[in-house]
Amino acid sequence: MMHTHRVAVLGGGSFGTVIANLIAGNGHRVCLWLRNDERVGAINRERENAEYLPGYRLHEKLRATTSLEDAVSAIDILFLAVPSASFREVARRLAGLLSPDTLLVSLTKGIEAPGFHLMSEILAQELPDNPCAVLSGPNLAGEIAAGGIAGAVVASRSDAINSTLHDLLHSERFLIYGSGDMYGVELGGALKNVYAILAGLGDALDFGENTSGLLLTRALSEMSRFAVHSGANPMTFLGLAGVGDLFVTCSSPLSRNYRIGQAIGRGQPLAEVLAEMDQVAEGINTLELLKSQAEQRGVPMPLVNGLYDILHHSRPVSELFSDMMSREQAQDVEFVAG
Ligand SMILES: NC(=O)C1=CN([C@@H]2O[C@H](COP(=O)(O)OP(=O)(O)OC[C@H]3O[C@@H](n4cnc5c(N)ncnc54)[C@H](OP(=O)(O)O)[C@@H]3O)[C@@H](O)[C@H]2O)C=CC1
Ligand SMILES: O=C(CO)COP(=O)(O)O
Repeated sequence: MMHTHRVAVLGGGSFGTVIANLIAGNGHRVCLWLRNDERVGAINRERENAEYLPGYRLHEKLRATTSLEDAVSAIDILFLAVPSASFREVARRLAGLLSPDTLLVSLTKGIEAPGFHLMSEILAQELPDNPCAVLSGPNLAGEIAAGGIAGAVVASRSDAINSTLHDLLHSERFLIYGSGDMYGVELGGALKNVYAILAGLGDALDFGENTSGLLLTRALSEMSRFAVHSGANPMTFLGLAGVGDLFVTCSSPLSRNYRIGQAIGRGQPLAEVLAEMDQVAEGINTLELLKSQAEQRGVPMPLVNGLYDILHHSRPVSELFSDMMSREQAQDVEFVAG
């Protein structure tokens, strides 16, 4: 007989809603926590989160609430799907509300400033008694909501946790793989957002397929180099949380980060693009953090530096390749042939 769990998902945006609904569809009771009263009422009444995923039918086992206490009462697994900028604030509010057995799972693909903290590190700092895991992979929320098949990696320090999460999430349309490289899996999800901006920019400027292939390969090399230098397993970057997610976000207008790049490539100023975004795109903040962290750690990242200069110092895109193509950089091939 299937073991049923009591689950809460914090953050009722596009990804939190999709994950909550997949779990409810697998037969578990799920409480989705949002901060907007009207939206909670509409979700419970209409079975739809119309602001984020119009037309996506929500399962009867999913209910929404604005009360954090209510959401997390008597649960054994808790997912966090709020943007990285709000992650610590939300994690702090959980202190004293959870049993130490409650498993925490981050869905967030970002990095906290200052300190360059990943979300699992924030959880370990704020809720040190609870076990934690992360989920990452090529998972555009809109496509999963439309019924597309997708796969993701769950990563933690324990096979038993990975196996619990596999059983909770796995279905015919959502394939779950396990990894012990929590840091690498989490870092892959955060870093690829930066390169998705670059790919969107290239799309707006009609880069050819060869150029896109060059950029994607160099991006994979660059992000793997940074991650491995920081202790991640290089093999992680050949999997779903590495090249899988990089590929999808660098090719799809469904990605918010890709769309930011497209808009900038069409000449829209960055501040205006950001002001128009009604959903989170983590890549802009990550870019800034990554650039300074790579400098501190002595990791060469010509694409990150090039994109930063384009966005923040109005450097022409045509100069992007000059650093990357310099003789030293072209010979600097450590993890991915390119
Ligand atoms: N969308 C996707 O395809 C995927 C997204 N992710 C990652 O998931 C994370 C969340 O993204 P996503 O769901 O897409 O983002 P959205 O912008 O769609 O939603 C963010 C949600 O977080 C809520 N929120 C923000 N700040 C707070 C806060 N302080 N307290 C409570 N709730 C808050 C927002 O509430 P409100 O509506 O009230 O503003 C909103 O419901 C990001 O790190 C993203 O990179 C990962 C995989 C796929
Ligand atoms: O992480 C994602 C897909 O895997 C979503 O990317 P965006 O945040 O750019 O929409």
